Amino acid sequence: MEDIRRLQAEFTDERDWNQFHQPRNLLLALVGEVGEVSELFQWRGEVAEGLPGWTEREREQLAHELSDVLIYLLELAEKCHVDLPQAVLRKMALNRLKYPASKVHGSAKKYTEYQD
Ligand SMILES: Nc1ccn([C@H]2C[C@H](O)[C@@H](COP(=O)(O)OP(=O)(O)OP(=O)(O)O)O2)c(=O)n1
Repeated sequence: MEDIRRLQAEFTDERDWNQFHQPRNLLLALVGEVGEVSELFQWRGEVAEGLPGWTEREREQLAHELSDVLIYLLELAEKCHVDLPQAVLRKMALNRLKYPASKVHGSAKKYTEYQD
């Protein structure tokens, strides 16, 4: 994650693009790229793991769009002064507490639907 963040910082510095990369713009760019990922899935119905039937070109396009999402996400976090690698670990620990395996095994219900 840190390597990707650093490479994108170099990319924007080299082009004097930090002037355009404020948090709101990065968020809009991120959402736009999520839209491009969605476009690849739209009208296909359910898609199984591994994307059976997808061409190599479609798979490569998906890899590109997912990469764009990650690049903008990491830069957005940086410009918001969020240490994303650390934050993700903290959040995953919280998720484990919120969804104990013994309690939720095999169920996709949201935590608010579980009564003690
Ligand atoms: N102002 C910009 C423009 C681009 N990029 C970088 C980050 C993304 O990884 C990628 C996005 O490029 P495009 O906006 O050209 O989007 P796509 O690559 O998805 O092209 P297209 O929209 O034609 O599919 O380039 C960036 O950091 N800042």
